[in-house]
Amino acid sequence: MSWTDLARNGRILVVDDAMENIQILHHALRDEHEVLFAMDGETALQIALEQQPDLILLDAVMPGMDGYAVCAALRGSPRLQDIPIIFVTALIQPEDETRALEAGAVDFISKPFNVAVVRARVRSQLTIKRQADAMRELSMTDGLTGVANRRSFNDTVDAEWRRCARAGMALSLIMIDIDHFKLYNDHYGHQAGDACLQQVSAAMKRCATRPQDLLARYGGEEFILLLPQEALDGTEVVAARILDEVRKLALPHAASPTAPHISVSMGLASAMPPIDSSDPSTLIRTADANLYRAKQTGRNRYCISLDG
Ligand SMILES: Nc1nc2c(ncn2[C@@H]2O[C@H](COP(=O)(O)OP(=O)(O)OP(=O)(O)O)[C@@H](O)[C@H]2O)c(=O)[nH]1
Repeated sequence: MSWTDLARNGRILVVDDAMENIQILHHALRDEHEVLFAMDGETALQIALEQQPDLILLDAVMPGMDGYAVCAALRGSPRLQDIPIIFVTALIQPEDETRALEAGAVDFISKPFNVAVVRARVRSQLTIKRQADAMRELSMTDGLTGVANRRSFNDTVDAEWRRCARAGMALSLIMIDIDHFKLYNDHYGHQAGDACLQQVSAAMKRCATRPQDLLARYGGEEFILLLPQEALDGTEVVAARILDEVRKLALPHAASPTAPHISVSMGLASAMPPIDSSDPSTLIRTADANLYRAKQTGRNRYCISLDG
């Protein structure tokens, strides 16, 4: 089994202050999983942040930061809170088990280990995690185009707004609307309209490829592109690229009074930087107003303005 396959079967972080326990668990799990380990709580949190394991096997009793404290720290971190934790401990009183579950663990394994039980419990928690990940992904994605949906955009724009405000970095938006899309549907049919939305969204996605960039379907034929850490000049570059990429798709639109091919209109808005006490709604309204101006002044273009 290759390293990539192992990761696909789940990356597990084993946290225990006794090397002997780490070795037993490593031996039990290494054929099916990628196994990482840490011998104290602080290192465990660091590795969890860097490596994003799919599951953590956590010793309850450790010197310094114990398992319960690690569990609380994991549950309090937005980036780590969805990682399932199985407590592994020699403590066998029911109140120990209750305490672990109340701290946020999903399961509890007693020492000494029964290797078959460890494997089975790990497998079952990984399956639940995978299903939860798939559901989360699905609930954040637009079914037709595969780009983020409006809910995902709303969550992300709020978080990015605060992040950019704290860091004193710009944040920009491009609101994008396909020109005369009603006429396109009327002329070519709804199925062709759906295929057009897929091709145009894929083309736009190619125009903004930084990890923090987010293209979302905002409404029927309306999209929004979030560009954190991007000022107005960079946003204009992206908008020009979108005009070009959509033009290069050369999707015939015989009914369009604007161009013989599918085109888009865009409204740009930048906060340089956002103000923490405020929220992104004004910026979204500004981008929308600029999109309206782009429509009014001939379509197949973008309009700009600044906003705080
Ligand atoms: N095929 C398809 N059409 C959709 C979808 N969602 C919205 N639409 C259509 O998009 C069209 C949007 O029309 P309008 O809002 O009038 O805008 P427009 O025709 O693009 O005109 P302008 O924006 O002024 O250029 C409507 O006909 C909707 O039915 C979809 O998922 N698939």
